[in-house]
Amino acid sequence: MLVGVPKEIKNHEYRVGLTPPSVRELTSRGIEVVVQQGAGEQIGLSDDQYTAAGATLAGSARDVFGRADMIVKVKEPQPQECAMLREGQILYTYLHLAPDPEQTAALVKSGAVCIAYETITGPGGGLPLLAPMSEVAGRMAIQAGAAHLEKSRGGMGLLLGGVPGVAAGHVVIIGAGVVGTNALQMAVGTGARVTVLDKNVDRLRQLDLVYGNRISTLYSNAHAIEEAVLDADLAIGGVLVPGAAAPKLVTRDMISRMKKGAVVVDVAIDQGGCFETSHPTTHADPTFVVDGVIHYCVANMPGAVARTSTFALNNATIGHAVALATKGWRRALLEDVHLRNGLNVCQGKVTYQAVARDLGYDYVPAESLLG
Ligand SMILES: NC(=O)C1=CN([C@@H]2O[C@H](COP(=O)(O)OP(=O)(O)OC[C@H]3O[C@@H](n4cnc5c(N)ncnc54)[C@H](O)[C@@H]3O)[C@@H](O)[C@H]2O)C=CC1
Ligand SMILES: CC(=O)C(=O)O
Ligand SMILES: [Mg+2]
Repeated sequence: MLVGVPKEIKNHEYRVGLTPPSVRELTSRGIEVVVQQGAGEQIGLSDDQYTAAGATLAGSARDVFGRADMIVKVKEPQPQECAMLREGQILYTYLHLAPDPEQTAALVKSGAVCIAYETITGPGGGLPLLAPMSEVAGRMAIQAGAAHLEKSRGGMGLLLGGVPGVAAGHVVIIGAGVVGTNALQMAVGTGARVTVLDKNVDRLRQLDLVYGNRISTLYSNAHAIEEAVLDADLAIGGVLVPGAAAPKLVTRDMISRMKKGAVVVDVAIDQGGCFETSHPTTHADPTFVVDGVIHYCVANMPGAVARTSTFALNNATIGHAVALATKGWRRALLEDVHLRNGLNVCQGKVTYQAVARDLGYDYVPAESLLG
């Protein structure tokens, strides 16, 4: 088995699929690893560190894709990467297929075995390979939002925490999962007034126990969302229905009635976004304005703090990478239902129900392809 790590090519994406310590986890088990030259250099991971960990170097992405049996990446493959995938090759990375019909069609056409980090489940519940990046993005959502509330960035000119004698800003967080909880932690730290909404009342109960009357919790429905966002200075979208396109919870009409110069940070944009007015942006040009409201919709927020993010991601991905590389995909998926839940596309079939439903493909259960 040869594991290949190409350099990421998405805009301002400096994360890398495997760190040198992760490479060592593989090479010490007899797995060969090839890394594209310079893949980690932007975050201080040199080619020398990779070769010291037992990897060989390749001069181009084409070389990595052409030779490797399994590709380990961070972001969804871009069109030129999809074109390099082949029948039976394993692709292990974030995919976010439900809002992305072009990528889905390209992966189906490739015949590759495509395992999405974001739908792999954990024995304790949750999505353990999404969680570390959601921690990063949730924390970043407050700093990105606070920065764009400044006048020079187009915002209304508001300091989230206020000062003595002047009221604090109001942060509204929709979705109280990993993104929401991490945003909440940072928002409370700034001194802002915070409202959190979720459909899961148990989740709101847990937050209430931790933060008491320092925050307001609201059951998420159209009425509560409307009231909260109309009063918000900063609104964060962190909802998720695993694997599916995000529900559009904040309508264009609500946006048009928000305060002028307010900011929305749609973290859920990688699943299509939960604000009707959102579309994906990049770190190079992160915002746009609709009806006087600044929209920050960067689909790879953790890429901005790529060193922290790469190590946090590798902590979560390396276990399954070792299983796939040492057992092969069929046995690894057969033996582990949680890893199997990550299989989204396999040899031309869509094997994740929500993706098949949202994009109009026949759903083929993973089990039926493993026997
Ligand atoms: N833009 C970026 O760079 C990044 C985006 N993300 C995305 O952020 C999103 C959230 O991820 P996590 O927090 O890890 O998910 P999570 O599963 O931990 O939390 C999602 C929460 O949304 C809630 N929810 C579902 N429907 C709702 C509704 N109608 N109203 C209110 N709440 C609702 C769920 O009950 C759950 O508590 C995902 O789409 C994820 O892919 C994550 C990391 C980076
Ligand atoms: C989860 C995701 O989309 C990211 O880390 O970029
Ligand atoms: Mg995409």
